[in-house]
Amino acid sequence: ANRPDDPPLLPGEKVTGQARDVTYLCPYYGPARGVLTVTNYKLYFRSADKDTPNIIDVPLGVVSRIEKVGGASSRGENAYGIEVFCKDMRNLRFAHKQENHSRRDVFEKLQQFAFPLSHKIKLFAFEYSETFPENGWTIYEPIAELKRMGVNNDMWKISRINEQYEICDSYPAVWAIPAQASDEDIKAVASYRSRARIPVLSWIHPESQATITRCSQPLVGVSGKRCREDERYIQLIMDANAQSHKMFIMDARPSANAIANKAKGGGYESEDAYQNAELVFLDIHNIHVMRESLRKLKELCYPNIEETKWLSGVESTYWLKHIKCILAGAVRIVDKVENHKTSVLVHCSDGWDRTAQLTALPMLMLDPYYRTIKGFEVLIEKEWLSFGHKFQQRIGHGDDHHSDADRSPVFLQFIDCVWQITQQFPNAFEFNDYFLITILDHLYSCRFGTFLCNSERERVQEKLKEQTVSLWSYTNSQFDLYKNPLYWANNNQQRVLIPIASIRHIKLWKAYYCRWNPSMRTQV
Ligand SMILES: CCCC(=O)OC[C@@H](COP(=O)(O)O[C@@H]1[C@H](O)[C@H](OP(=O)(O)O)[C@@H](O)[C@H](O)[C@H]1O)OC(=O)CCC
Repeated sequence: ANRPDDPPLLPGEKVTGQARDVTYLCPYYGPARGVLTVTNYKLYFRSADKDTPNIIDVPLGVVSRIEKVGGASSRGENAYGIEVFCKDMRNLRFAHKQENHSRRDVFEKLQQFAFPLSHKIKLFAFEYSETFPENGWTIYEPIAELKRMGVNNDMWKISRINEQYEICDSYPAVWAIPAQASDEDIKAVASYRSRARIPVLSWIHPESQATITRCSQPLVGVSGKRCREDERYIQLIMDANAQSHKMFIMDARPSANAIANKAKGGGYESEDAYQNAELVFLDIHNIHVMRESLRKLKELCYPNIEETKWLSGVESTYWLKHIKCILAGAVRIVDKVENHKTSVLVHCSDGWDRTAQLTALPMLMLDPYYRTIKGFEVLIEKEWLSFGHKFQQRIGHGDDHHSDADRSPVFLQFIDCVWQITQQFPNAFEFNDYFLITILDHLYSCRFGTFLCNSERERVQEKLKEQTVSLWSYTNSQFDLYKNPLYWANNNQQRVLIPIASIRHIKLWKAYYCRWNPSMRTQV
């Protein structure tokens, strides 16, 4: 029964625990007494004073850690309670009355439903049963998208060799590869590329036929192993572009890391083995460096912003330097493909973090289709989800190992880079900031199936399309909320965007990183 203090419930959502007489210790407005409710989807606090009801509504997927504060003996005002640490730049502190023993039950319910996978409970996405006019799972269809880019053509063909994910379990079932490549070639190249992530087509230029292809590092190792089939395959990619007799291999990593990877059997293409390829290192750091950078940024931004140390504080997180590095790498790729009509092959170590950033951002700059709402949804489905960015591992959906070294804000960095480009080209995108923030909210929420699992193969295995709702069903049911009023559609004068990737033009996305601080909201 929906009691007066109960929160509004989504279809499939149910109240699992409730504690009355809890105090939310708001860092901005001070303590507020009220009722804390836990459902199978969210944590919901509603303050008692009717005139200014302070409501805290947190999807439990956003919770990274829950701690008990204070013990039975603690005497201080509000010293006994719970602290909730979140993945979206905020922490929540609640105080309980010792005598009514409500903390234990709430604490256990929070643990259970914030970390369902650690408690043998299903993620909420499998309970959620809301229906929408459009089925977001049909937005991205690989063959249709390849056709939109003009593939099959005389140089590129669609291959179904990975139909059962047998060649590469982290790649999609459908690929576009050079028309001349045989299945034997593919198998040989797969044995020479880390995790069998062979070079495949991401995007082809409608006029010049210059291409962006992606892969993982070659398994050169300390012995400097070569693979003739890999070398010939790269030559096929080069030959597929009649406009140029050379190509660039953009290795996202700092050269030191690329060299260090040789110690683990990895490495990079030597120029004597790949005659007509020029190798460029883009100096983007690994997932561990990025995780640490965001941790420092959160420390700086929440709950309050120390005025005196602000600029030096932001600089010492290195967050904006990393954003600049990624954008600069993407701009170099756009310059080669657009201005030099030269094909580019992008890789890093595994080819599912930095590589996804460096194919998706240039595609956004080069192709206005991806700057529409549906086109952007296709871009995320294709370059991030179907090509195996490990969302489950990087976000840790429903998992209580908050210190897992495989967690990292690589996709957040990508969305931040998209925001930077929208700031420099306010007319070029059909969508607004709120669309980007909504995507990030549901990266964590576990309300939709879209960002669950690590690969297309796993998503098929989990039957996500049949058993969960797509985020795009929800977003596309309220299109107008996400439209950019300044969008200049069909502006074919500006098909290609070249953002300025200098640190002076990079801004801190305060509307996201400082979103919980009321003082920042007014400034924004
Ligand atoms: C001497 C031992 C050599 C050694 O450990 O190689 C391992 C490398 C790890 O390689 P790195 O590239 O530094 O780091 C890797 C990348 O971040 C990769 O993402 P992406 O898809 O963007 O490639 C992640 O998937 C891997 O989990 C991570 O290990 O570690 C380093 O190179 C760190 C050097 C400072």
